[in-house]
Amino acid sequence: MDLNSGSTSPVLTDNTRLGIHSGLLPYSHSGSAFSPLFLTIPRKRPGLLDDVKSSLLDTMISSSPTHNKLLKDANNETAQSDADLAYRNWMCKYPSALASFEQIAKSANGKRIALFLDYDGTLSPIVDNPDNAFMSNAMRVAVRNVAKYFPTAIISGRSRDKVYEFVGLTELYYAGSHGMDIMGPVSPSHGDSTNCIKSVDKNGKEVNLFQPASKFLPLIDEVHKSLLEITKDIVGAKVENNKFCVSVHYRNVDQKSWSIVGDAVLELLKGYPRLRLTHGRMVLEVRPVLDWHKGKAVEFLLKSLGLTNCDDVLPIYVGDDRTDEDAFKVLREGNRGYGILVSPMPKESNAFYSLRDPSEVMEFLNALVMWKKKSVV
Ligand SMILES: O=P(O)(O)OC[C@H]1O[C@H](O[C@H]2O[C@H](CO)[C@@H](O)[C@H](O)[C@H]2O)[C@H](O)[C@@H](O)[C@@H]1O
Repeated sequence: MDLNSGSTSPVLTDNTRLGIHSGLLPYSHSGSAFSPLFLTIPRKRPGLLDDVKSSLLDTMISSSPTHNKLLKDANNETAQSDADLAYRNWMCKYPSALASFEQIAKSANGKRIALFLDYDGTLSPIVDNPDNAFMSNAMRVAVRNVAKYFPTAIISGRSRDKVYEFVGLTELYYAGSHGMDIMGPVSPSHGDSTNCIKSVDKNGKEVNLFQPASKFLPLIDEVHKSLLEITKDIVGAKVENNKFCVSVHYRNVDQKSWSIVGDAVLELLKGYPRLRLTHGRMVLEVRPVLDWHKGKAVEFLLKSLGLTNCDDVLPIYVGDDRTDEDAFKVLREGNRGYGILVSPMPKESNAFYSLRDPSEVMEFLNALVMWKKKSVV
């Protein structure tokens, strides 16, 4: 299978930044400033790749505010109170899910909640070494409790195995690789049967494995090896194989060298028109050109659980990153359920509510359990 041929090169970026019309995109997430977007650029057009490279660097810098501004501001009281004020103003648009709990509970009355949780930055704090992003035991207990009452799935950019290793709970559904690797319930109505295979989970229970990007596996493995090679001399760079996508972390790279990371990845991707580049929290992510994302994974899981087209279902999705915006958008546009953005600083989102950090996420999960326990007595 030759997935590398083609006369164009897919290169990441946010079309609003480069001012490129979304009609040029192989597919478009209309109207969202947050969805990961990518471009198909004629490979031989001189100068254009340079523009994309400098845009990528801008994006890497602007999407890493904690690295630049907040650290500098930490000891500055005025800056701190300005930041608090800005956060409070922002919460008028994205109210705290804790402060608004009664309202959420009211709309959940008589409905079945389906819970979707991101992992990094939502259930575990962001740390420098991605291999050490452990969740606390208290959080594990909270997730286990909530899963007793509501169907619960974790949807992560990590590989499904890795996120299971971190969470270690068998009572949940897991979707890895940004939803491109879903282990969900066996259901006659899961829609796309072509990419579904029957499997068994850690409990020996029959499950459905949905892997819409399975044909990209050899390509992802190949690009993973190349990424290891081209970043091996960049101090602090780390490449993580997430099975159907690959992460290139630059959190521990000196900011002066971020352009070296970005340029190297873009140069490599010129040869891979079937792959695209997106970015998250100090990470570049190489993934298949495929119209599939966390929002589609939510829809797929709801369908597998028999919870679509039901007025009595309230999906809640909690996440912190750009890739979670696809899920927030699906819920917002479908006018069903709530997205909850986890963020310690103001940012535009398709979510309805906000939580400041994983400790507030845990409080929210515990509140859901308490509310449910009370309502079943
Ligand atoms: O969808 P998620 O579960 O949020 O996964 C997204 C990425 O999360 C991880 O990277 C992020 O967390 C790391 C650990 O705290 C941090 O060091 C890194 O800077 C963050 O970007 C994970 O390592 C990536 O592979 C995921 O794609």
